[in-house]
Amino acid sequence: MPDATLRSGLVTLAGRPNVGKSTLLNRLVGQKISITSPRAQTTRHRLLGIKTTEQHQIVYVDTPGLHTDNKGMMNRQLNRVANASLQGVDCILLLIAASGWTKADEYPLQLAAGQGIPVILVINKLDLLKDRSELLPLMEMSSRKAEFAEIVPVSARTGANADDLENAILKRLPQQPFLYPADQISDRGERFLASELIREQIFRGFQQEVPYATAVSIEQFRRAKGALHVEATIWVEKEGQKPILIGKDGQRLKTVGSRARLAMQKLFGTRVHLHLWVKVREGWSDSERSLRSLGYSDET
Ligand SMILES: Nc1nc2c(ncn2[C@@H]2O[C@H](COP(=O)(O)OP(=O)(O)OP(=O)(O)O)[C@@H](O)[C@H]2O)c(=O)[nH]1
Repeated sequence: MPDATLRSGLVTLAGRPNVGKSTLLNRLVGQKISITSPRAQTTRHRLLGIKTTEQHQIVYVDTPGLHTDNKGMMNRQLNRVANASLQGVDCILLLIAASGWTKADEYPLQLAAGQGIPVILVINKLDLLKDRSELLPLMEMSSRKAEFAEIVPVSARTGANADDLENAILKRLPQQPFLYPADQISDRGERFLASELIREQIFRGFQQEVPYATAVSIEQFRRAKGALHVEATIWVEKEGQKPILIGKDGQRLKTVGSRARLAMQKLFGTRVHLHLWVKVREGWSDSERSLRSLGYSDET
């Protein structure tokens, strides 16, 4: 007989680019699953982060930031993924920053509020608010914008109020058996997570267009002699981006590699050997075939 005391469900994190969705997902799950960077649109995939306790299982859905710029096949694809992730879930977390509503928050609000699903407004980056007295007027003003199930201020970075948020979410989960095995923390395999950790370092380490012109594919991923051996290709769009990524005497690529390697060791709990190559695939972000082969088109 199914256990009637169990609750589980799907919870989508939605919001404009850079508002802190991936940081919050990692905080709520208690593990680094989704990569983060100070740059908008770091997240390109739909990704599940699963938090299981004895009685509850919350399946968080991280999505690319919703934005109104629909130019370019990559942008359209990111919006499609984010859009589809708002449907058929039990609860939506709509994130804004504590600095207040911006124009870029309106589109995600419109989409989230139009689903007929409870929306919890999460006011993130509370730690950046110098004057806490600004919070109450922001919450009042927000409550007039839409019918939110709850409004919860948090800091994804410090973890402040993360427990309150979890409690607000738990109230909205249906009574049903767990959706995933209790020990599973993501729907993505280790190869995918490895490629994301490399992409994260590129987003953190490079300026301007280079991160957006980059994709990563894993060529080899095997365990041998007590270590994990990973070989990966970093794809760029133009010949001229290659030397930028590699740097003088290969120094910049080395930095990407050693930081990604350390992050992998932490995530996988084992020694990692990482080899990186940089190759050119012209116009990959605007070619449907290339997007598909790099894993960007199969997840809506
Ligand atoms: N100070 C502060 N910074 C935060 C907080 N949450 C996230 N950030 C920072 O905001 C930036 C963006 O965070 P992400 O989690 O990558 O944002 P995202 O919404 O997933 O971004 P996209 O990939 O564009 O969708 C990073 O530099 C984070 O460290 C917070 O609570 N406080």
